Amino acid sequence: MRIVQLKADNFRLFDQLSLPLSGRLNLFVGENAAGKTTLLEMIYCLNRARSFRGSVPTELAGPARKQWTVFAATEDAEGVRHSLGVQWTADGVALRCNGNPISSLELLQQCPAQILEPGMHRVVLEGPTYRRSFIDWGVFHVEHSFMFAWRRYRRALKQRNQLLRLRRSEQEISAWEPELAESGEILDQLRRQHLQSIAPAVNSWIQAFLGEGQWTFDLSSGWKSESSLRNALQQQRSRDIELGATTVGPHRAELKIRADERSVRNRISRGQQKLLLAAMLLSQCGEIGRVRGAWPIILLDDFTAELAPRYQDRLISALLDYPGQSFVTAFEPIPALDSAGAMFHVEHGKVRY
Ligand SMILES: Nc1ncnc2c1ncn2[C@@H]1O[C@H](COP(=O)(O)OP(=O)(O)OP(=O)(O)O)[C@@H](O)[C@H]1O
Repeated sequence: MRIVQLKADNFRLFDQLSLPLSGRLNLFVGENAAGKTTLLEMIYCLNRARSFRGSVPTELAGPARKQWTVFAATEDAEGVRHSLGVQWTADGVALRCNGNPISSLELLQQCPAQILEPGMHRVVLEGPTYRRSFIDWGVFHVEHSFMFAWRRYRRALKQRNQLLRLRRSEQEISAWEPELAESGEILDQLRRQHLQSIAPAVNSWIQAFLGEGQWTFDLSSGWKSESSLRNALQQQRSRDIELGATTVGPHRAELKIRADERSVRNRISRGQQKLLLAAMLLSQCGEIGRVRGAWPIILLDDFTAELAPRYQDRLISALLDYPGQSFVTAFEPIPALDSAGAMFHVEHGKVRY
């Protein structure tokens, strides 16, 4: 799915916006606080119905505080036109596709988008939650059954945790374990399949960007690999009762990223982190495109930050080769894009093109 026209009304510093877009690479150029990131935020909103900056919907409203709207005319792989709209009012956030109300899950599937922005360094530096959700984004778009397994798992986990906190009988607690184990094993399997499918591409992107080292990506399931999840839950039950929480399962999975057999956390530079994330993102998008026939939108905020010119060139040439649509922000025009993409000048909530 590509966005051919982006419209917004009272979204942060943009009063009214109507922008025709390129189906390939779009570059937003402007000074600090011009509104470049806000444009990426609009596109992200059309997929997730929220901002990636952690803002609540009220904070996204411009001076006319009562509402904001983002709207996109899109085109699917067959060239069929659709419309997507996200609107916030005092009644909440309303989502529409072709004029009809849709759920947030349906919106998520309509126009997949993923962002690479400065805050994403936490995927490498911080706890496993960020790596899990980064990977799960790809798994979800490749294999839609992931969401159903995830819902089953979350429900069973919630129930078991509640019983653990209330220190109910082992019989009651164990009643949720078959469901937890079955859905948990499915999640683990789908994550593993996805990682296995993208591993060659991740490594070849890393080599293309960084040109050095042996990188490995190992998923630890969240329970001991020699045991089934059902057995692990049973074995951990007394400890879980003591702690009041389920301590094994895919919600405790960890993706370990190593370069030359050592953990990359706190060991690779900011530029290397950015290129590592770009390699993972491009590989996931490639896999989604291959399986689904629809290439996710890539959003890349503050493109030049932390990258020396030759690394910028490598990343930009990867985006130029990307068959899907991408959006990049930068302070300056990028000469390599002159003939290949569309450039937009952003100035205090206005866009020139
Ligand atoms: N709800 C809002 N209403 C009006 N203006 C807002 C709102 N939220 C943020 N802004 C303004 O938007 C501007 C920031 O926009 P944005 O973050 O998109 O800029 P940017 O071009 O990405 O900047 P930088 O390159 O410095 O990251 C700030 O001037 C801020 O005051």
